[in-house]
Amino acid sequence: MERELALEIVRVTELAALASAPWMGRGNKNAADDAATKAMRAMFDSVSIQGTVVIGEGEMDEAPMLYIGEKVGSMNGPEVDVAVDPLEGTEIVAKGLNNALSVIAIANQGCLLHAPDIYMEKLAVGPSLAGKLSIEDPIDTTLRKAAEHLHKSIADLTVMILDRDRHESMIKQLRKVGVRIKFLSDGDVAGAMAPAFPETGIDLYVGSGGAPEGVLAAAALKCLGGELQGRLMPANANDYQRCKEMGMDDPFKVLTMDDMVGSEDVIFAATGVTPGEFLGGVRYLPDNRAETHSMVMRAKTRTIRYIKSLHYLPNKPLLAELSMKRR
Ligand SMILES: O=P(O)(O)OC[C@H]1O[C@](O)(COP(=O)(O)O)[C@@H](O)[C@@H]1O
Repeated sequence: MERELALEIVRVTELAALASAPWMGRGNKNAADDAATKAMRAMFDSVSIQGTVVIGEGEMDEAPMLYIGEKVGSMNGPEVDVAVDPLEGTEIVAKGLNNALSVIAIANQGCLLHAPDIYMEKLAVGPSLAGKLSIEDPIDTTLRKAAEHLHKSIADLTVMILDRDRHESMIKQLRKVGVRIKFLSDGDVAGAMAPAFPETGIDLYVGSGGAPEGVLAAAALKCLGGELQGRLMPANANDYQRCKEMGMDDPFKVLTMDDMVGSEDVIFAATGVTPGEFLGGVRYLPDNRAETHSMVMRAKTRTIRYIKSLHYLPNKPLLAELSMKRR
């Protein structure tokens, strides 16, 4: 893929973030998601790819756009797999909380795992722990190994996990071992990426979240030099069958980075919708301007670009059509 594609992709996440941000704190997650999805879909038409959505808004019969299998792009560029989450953290935006992102990952055709929309158990780390831990170890062993590699005491480790009842037993174990826990309300793409940014103070991300979000986070961590190990959690025979139909011989197998993102030729872009651990959110400024904070990275070079853009809103008519007017 041409490196210029990285900048084309970030324009798409920017517009999706700008479309959903007016819904921040208005208690309407579907409207926020809908605006982001429509903006992202419309912007894709100008991106020079022949893309196929492999992670998107749902199956063709569930989602009107950005559904799995949909073709996106201007159809005059490389054939690529596209993973999107136009608004990762719909509830976050509805409630006006932190860590909502608009995200896209693109890789050569056939290189992104087609993950069903079920839970995935995750263990994510930054570059200093990449390759050093195993999701198959008991959590206390993992934490002990992490502390050793980071030359920290266990009490100084900070672990991030989604605040969910299903994590009760894991949280008890974390408390017993004595680490700090930083709870996440939603948005585990940002959560899994956080350990790759030393300024977050987060050493590990653990627990279960969406499988599609796992693949998006794996793409980001490939660019960041971190690691995500995953294990799908089919809850019943139907889930198990869906995994099989998506080409997984053993749906319970540990998924490595290469299983989820089978190429170094991957681009990841994210724009903050609300403020987060490593990206600012959309900010409205005087004179009809809005500021966005994005990052775009390629695994090949591992360059991380932060892009702060000042948008002049009257020149973005699509936004006026898609989102409610600011009051
Ligand atoms: O809320 P659950 O069922 O625990 O699911 C966790 C998943 O939901 C999210 O927190 C938010 O997902 P949405 O943006 O689709 O609302 C994901 O980041 C995470 O993977």
